[in-house]
Amino acid sequence: MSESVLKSLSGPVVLLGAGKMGGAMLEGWLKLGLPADKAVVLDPNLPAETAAALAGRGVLVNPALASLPAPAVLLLAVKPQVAPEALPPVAPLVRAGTVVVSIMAGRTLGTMAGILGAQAAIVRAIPNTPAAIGRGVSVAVAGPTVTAAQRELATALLGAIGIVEWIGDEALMDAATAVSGSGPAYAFLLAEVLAQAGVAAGLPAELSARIARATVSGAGALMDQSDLPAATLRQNVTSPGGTTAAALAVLMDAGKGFGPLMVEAVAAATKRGKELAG
Ligand SMILES: NC(=O)c1ccc[n+]([C@@H]2O[C@H](COP(=O)([O-])OP(=O)(O)OC[C@H]3O[C@@H](n4cnc5c(N)ncnc54)[C@H](OP(=O)(O)O)[C@@H]3O)[C@@H](O)[C@H]2O)c1
Ligand code: PRO
Repeated sequence: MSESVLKSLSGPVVLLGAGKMGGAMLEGWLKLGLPADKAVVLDPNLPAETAAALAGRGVLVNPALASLPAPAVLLLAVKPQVAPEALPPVAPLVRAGTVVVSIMAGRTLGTMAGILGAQAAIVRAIPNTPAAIGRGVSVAVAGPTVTAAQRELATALLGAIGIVEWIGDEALMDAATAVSGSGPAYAFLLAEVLAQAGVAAGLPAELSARIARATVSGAGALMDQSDLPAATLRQNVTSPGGTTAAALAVLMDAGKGFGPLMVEAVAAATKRGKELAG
């Protein structure tokens, strides 16, 4: 479904901000069949070699805005902090039929409608970086003017880079951002600190880094391929009275273990999302 939608768009996909997340999404779409000549990148500070590589593949890079046909999709992938300067220049691109997909953390549908116009069809979404390998998670909420067909288009676009979860209540977006948007960083941090803990326990640093990284990614892959709940997979590692049980007694401490620490971390990220709303 995604593939045919991407090949039959009524106009270009315009990407505002071709950084880590926007760039990963564009790559996913190009891989899935978005014709390169239907992709437009607007990013004034793009490194020359990145711009040349995109242009070499047929992507239109930083064209004059007035020369562009009505976009089918405008993806807002700049940092939330630069939205007040970055969005007004692209507001004239938004026509009837254009679906605006914002992936900016914190920035609300209301704020974006205030800049792009009350009639703009805006989807606010939070993807995550495993999108780069088609394994992203996107949580999305549609603004009041988004039609069923536009929502389907947004589903296809976000579905091209992973799974999509629609929510009806925008107030949940900051918490979703804290869990799935930021979540990959928590998993990578786990690999980092596990490696450091291995060194503290006497392992050579490079060996510790290799086995910690492979363990975190292997556990993720096992969870991916299993139907068992995460708790059961954890229990399957935990021999009664064994080594894992000793470690988990520390990590699952009700007062200072992983659980309360993660609650605190997700609350901090959620709070920051609300601050970024502006
Ligand atoms: N990274 C993630 O995991 C993730 C996940 C979900 C959502 N997001 C959201 O995605 C957005 C981008 O995040 P990111 O991590 O991809 O950041 P990033 O790598 O910094 O990408 C933003 C890009 O926008 C460019 N830019 C700055 N001002 C611009 C302007 N006026 N017009 C066009 N482009 C401009 C930046 O250039 P300079 O570097 O020169 O400023 C950069 O290339 C943020 O709003 C973030 O909340 C990110
Ligand atoms: N990266 C963005 C941030 O750190 C949004 C979620 C992941 O703000």
